[in-house]
Amino acid sequence: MSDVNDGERDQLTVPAGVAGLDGVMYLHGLFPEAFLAEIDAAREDTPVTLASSNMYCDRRFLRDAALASRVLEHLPRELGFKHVLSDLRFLEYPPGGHILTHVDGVRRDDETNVDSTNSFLLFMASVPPGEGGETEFLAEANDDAEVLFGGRPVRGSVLVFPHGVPHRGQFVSSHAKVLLRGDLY
Ligand SMILES: O=C(O)CCC(=O)C(=O)O
Ligand SMILES: [Fe+2]
Repeated sequence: MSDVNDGERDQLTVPAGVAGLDGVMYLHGLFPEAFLAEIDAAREDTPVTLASSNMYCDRRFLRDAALASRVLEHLPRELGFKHVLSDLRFLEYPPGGHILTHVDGVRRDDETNVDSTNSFLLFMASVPPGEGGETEFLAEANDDAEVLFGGRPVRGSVLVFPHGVPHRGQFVSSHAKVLLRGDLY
């Protein structure tokens, strides 16, 4: 990433050696455009559901074991993940959209009866620097806590993190933030 300045690189690289960021990864360039286009098509085929109360965002839920296992195939094998749960959802934040600080819940996979350990956010749209929409990881699960890392959405880049790391989605301005969210172990 030699063509980006330091401030922009800071939003693409998880700082090393920060205890609160153990296990948080922001991975780039793993998902080829042809696969992303297929995921876009799946999104368009999935109906929108109302958002929950802690967020301002449209959601589309799908259960797609084939798509889940293809997401897994694109993650580096050495990370050791074995399974992406088939329950997936698209999140689409309109201008002003956001999600408040929270930790993610563990989900039991109903095929394997194994609990998920990590969440992933695969960004389907890029948000330019300075336009909001970062996924921020915080030292504690409250909105006043220190922000340890803010990942700027880049199409095809994926955040993977342990469910228990507090995080939020910053307010989106005029650039829509669109992502595929799922759970894995
Ligand atoms: O949109 C984001 O940046 C975070 C989404 C999130 O935390 C979630 O769906 O659990
Ligand atoms: Fe979350």
